[in-house]
Amino acid sequence: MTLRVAVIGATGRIGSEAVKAVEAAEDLELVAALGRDSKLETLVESGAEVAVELTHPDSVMRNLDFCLHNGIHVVTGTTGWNEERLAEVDRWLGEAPEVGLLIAPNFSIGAVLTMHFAQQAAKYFESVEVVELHHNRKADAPSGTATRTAQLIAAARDAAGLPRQFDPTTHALPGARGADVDGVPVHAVRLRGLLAHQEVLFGDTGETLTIRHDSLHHSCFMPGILLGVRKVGQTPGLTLGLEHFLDL
Ligand SMILES: NC(=O)C1=CN([C@@H]2O[C@H](COP(=O)(O)OP(=O)(O)OC[C@H]3O[C@@H](n4cnc5c(N)ncnc54)[C@H](OP(=O)(O)O)[C@@H]3O)[C@@H](O)[C@H]2O)C=CC1
Ligand SMILES: O=C(O)C1=N[C@H](C(=O)O)C[C@H](O)C1
Repeated sequence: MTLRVAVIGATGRIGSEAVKAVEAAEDLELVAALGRDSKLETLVESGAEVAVELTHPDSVMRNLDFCLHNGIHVVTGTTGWNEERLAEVDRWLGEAPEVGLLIAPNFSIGAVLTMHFAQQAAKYFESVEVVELHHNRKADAPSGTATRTAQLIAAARDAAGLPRQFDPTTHALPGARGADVDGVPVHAVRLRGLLAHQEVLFGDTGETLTIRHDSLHHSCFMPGILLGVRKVGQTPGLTLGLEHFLDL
């Protein structure tokens, strides 16, 4: 039995790669590939069991609303998440308790491990900042991965009883110290030629630790997407982060 899969955002940088990955997987069947102008009803007509949603922060909520209320499990990597949006999808999932939704800030194993290692390191260092670097077509800043990394670091610092970092800056141009994500500064670089890169910099007396990850091609996201597609239907409700489907 093959699993019937649709890709929403099939013409995009990652979506087009996801189409090829699903087509190449023997246990999956690509039943629909939707672009910006496609009708969401196609998902129901095609009998999709799982939708891979890789579009834009402006369209992800509409797509999830449709899928979850039509009993279609979703794996999404689209960015732009905040507390209000997460609360809204949680409410939709409450209305469709049998449906699974995976929101993965990053599907690449290296990025997931970066977040994991950063959480482990967080309680040992007084200072921490995150620098993310992406291609210059990206809509959101800081990246979903950097935001999630900073949130996880902040939670680990809080759990260890570490105080918020002291920043003595009194004179600065707007943005010079980055975005403040739960007390962790996050800096975003946009540059033609890059794909997706991140450094987590830790510092304490006489030493620094840098954890760096580089995505060099969209193929790095495919094993994570396929894992999510295979697992999401057996995991009703919201799963935030691919790490929950990995044996870390
Ligand atoms: N979690 C992860 O591991 C990863 C997540 N991402 C995220 O995935 C998302 C897509 O990235 P990327 O592929 O680079 O983006 P692209 O702009 O290359 O592709 C976006 C896709 O969504 C469609 N789209 C764009 N805007 C809308 C809209 N308003 N309504 C409906 N469809 C729309 C586009 O259609 P059209 O071509 O017609 O514009 C295209 O098919 C981003 O949020 C990005 O951050 C990316 C890589 C990895
Ligand atoms: O837009 C991208 O390209 C990426 N988006 C995701 C993010 O915002 O973290 C994942 C990866 O960094 C690529």
